[in-house]
Amino acid sequence: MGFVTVNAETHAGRQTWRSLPAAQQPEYPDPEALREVIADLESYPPLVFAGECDQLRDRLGAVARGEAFLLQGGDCAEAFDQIAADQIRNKLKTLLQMGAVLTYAASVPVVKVGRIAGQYSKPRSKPTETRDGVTLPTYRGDSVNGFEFTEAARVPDPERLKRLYNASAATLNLVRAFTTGGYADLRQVHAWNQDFVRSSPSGQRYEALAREIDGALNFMHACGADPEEFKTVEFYASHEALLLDYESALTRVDSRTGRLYDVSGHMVWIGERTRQLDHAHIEFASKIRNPLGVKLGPTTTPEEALALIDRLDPDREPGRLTFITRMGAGKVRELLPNLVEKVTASGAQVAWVCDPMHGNTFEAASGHKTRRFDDVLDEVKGFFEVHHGLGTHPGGIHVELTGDDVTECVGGGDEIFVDDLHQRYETACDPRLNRSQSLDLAFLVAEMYRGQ
Ligand SMILES: O=C[C@H](O)[C@H](O)COP(=O)(O)O
Ligand SMILES: C=C(OP(=O)(O)O)C(=O)O
Repeated sequence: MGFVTVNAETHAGRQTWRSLPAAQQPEYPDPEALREVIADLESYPPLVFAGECDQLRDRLGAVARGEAFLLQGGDCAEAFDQIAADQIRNKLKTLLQMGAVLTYAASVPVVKVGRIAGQYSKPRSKPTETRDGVTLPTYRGDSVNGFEFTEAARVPDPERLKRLYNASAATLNLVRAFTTGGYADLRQVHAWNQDFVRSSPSGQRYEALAREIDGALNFMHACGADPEEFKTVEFYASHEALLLDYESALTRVDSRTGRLYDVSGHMVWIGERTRQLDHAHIEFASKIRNPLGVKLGPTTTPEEALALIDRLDPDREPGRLTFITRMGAGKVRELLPNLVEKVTASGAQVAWVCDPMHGNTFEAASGHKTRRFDDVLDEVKGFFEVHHGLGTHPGGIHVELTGDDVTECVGGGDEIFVDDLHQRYETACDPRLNRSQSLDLAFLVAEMYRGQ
């Protein structure tokens, strides 16, 4: 199975978005330089294969049918200087630990998808940033420009798209090694969770759940069970399909089916700022076979949600479309029910996933963007309450997190206070849950799942 060279018709299919308005695109100073980079990218090998994307779509179909749970998490924005092995390992380790807890508590498969190996571009609320009277283009992620507040760094550079590709390839390579080479063994992951329960201030509240998992694993061991499924784990890569020049350069025809796949990652999503129905991002997404996510914020109407389904999932294929709702803790209980009711009444089977981060951001007095762990948790609680009330499936969570002990979000078991934020605030854009907060969230969501 592979990808065939692109014929004229297919090339056209990959480019129809170019005739439509495309929000959040970099303004490159030299169009010819961009064209040369695109030509190079079009010659590079795929980062993922179509068959893997199809497998993920099948897994997400189980989520849409209420038979599985999606755990999607990782950096707000990956950075070229943050792909050291230990940084990748810590992120993966945290997601695996969260997945193990959720699998046991929910008693359904947990589909693990990283915001990883491609999440290097960011939509921004403002095109410029001003500091001390100096105004420069805003930072849009390492794949576009530099984080440093200098004129030179902030100029969009198309060569960064090649670094995006290479950093994604290197990260994906290591993730594949970790997840298939024994590092992800379930028994090892459980041992990490036991360490967390023993060492974290809130650990004792999870001791009962950790003990139950321990008992289940010991029972399996006593029966002589040593299944292959314990030793490796399915893990997928996802990112926001924001830079359409990059995504279309990595869109290839699958030789098995003749269909187009964006082989920059297994799953891509369209963000809240670029999901306009008659704009380029939705047009691009409608042309590719990958499983898709779409972020839905508090202004989303049921009519928009239904129109997005018609555009992106005309064949009503469970697993093709995931709605990632990011309403805000104070709005989710009021705004989500109408959306879910109208979409469910239409007969469409989408996967519903909660992003409890993007509706809960605020600026601390120190100037740091941050989020309260309690708000994050409350939005997930509201998401579960809404679906439980409607008899629909709370299909998953989509979390900005890191496996490192950063101080970016306040609260959590290892209480972080607003005055602590400066201590280890490392995110390039939005504040992430740190390792302890992420595991806290997993155990608390597990309790929600069991309580429903
Ligand atoms: O992650 C989402 C957006 O890129 C981010 O929230 C935008 O941040 P801004 O409002 O500081 O531009
Ligand atoms: C930009 C993001 O979110 P949203 O589009 O929901 O603001 C994101 O998830 O990185």
